[in-house]
Amino acid sequence: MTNGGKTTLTNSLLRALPNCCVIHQDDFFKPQDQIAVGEDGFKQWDVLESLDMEAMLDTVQAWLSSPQKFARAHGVSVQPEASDTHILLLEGFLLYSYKPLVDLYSRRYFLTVPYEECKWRRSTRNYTVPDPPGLFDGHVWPMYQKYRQEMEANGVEVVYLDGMKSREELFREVLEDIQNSLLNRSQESAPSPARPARPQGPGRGCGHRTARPAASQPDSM
Ligand SMILES: Nc1ncnc2c1ncn2[C@@H]1O[C@H](COP(=O)(O)OP(=O)(O)O)[C@@H](O)[C@H]1O
Ligand SMILES: O=C(O)c1ccc[n+]([C@@H]2O[C@H](COP(=O)([O-])O)[C@@H](O)[C@H]2O)c1
Repeated sequence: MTNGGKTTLTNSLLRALPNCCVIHQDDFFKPQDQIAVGEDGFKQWDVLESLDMEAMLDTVQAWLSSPQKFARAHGVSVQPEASDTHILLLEGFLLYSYKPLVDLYSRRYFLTVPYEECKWRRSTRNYTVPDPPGLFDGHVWPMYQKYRQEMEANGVEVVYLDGMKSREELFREVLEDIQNSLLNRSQESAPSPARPARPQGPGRGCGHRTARPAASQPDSM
């Protein structure tokens, strides 16, 4: 949700994860003159139609087709020791309402804060287009409720995060979850133990798993 702490968390993850790129949904707002004005008199910024989601999807697909090239083009230097692991973070307030993207994520997180906190945090923000008086209660909050209800009704599974926790706690929680998810993926892509066992040399099969295993497929979330 707006002001849940998405950008703050994303920036911390970006610094901590190897070969990690980010796409911000806010970068895909349509120009102001293309934003509809509702019956309520407010410009309808908080609806999916105000975002160029096709362009955002194209950007995700550019990453999927070559994470290495995408990383280089965005100034992310690929770490040789983790060169098989690539992670794409998508950060935004309407990520789970656009069908073509919904099934592409490997993990979906949803940061929430109570109404009063959200309204307060929002009042401290300076958007490129400042909120007119009454926008939060008249448009932002009702649209948040509408899209969230639709998402839940459509059975989109998300990991809810309590945005009232400290920045550090949220960062640790999500970082750990992503690292576990990478570990599980590397185990899934490892040779099946059901196959006939090959003779093992000294030390094989008893090594410690590293926190950041190489994944054979790019990971997005
Ligand atoms: N865990 C947190 N606890 C308290 N304040 C936070 C936390 N995370 C972010 N904030 C503050 O809330 C405001 C919105 O954060 P931001 O990350 O920009 O949210 P979003 O990207 O979801 O709109 C900022 O003032 C930020 O410093
Ligand atoms: O970034 C912009 O150009 C912009 C212009 C007008 C409005 N916004 C607001 O940006 C909000 C989403 O961003 P965020 O960081 O609060 O999740 C959304 O609630 C919009 O009302 C953003």
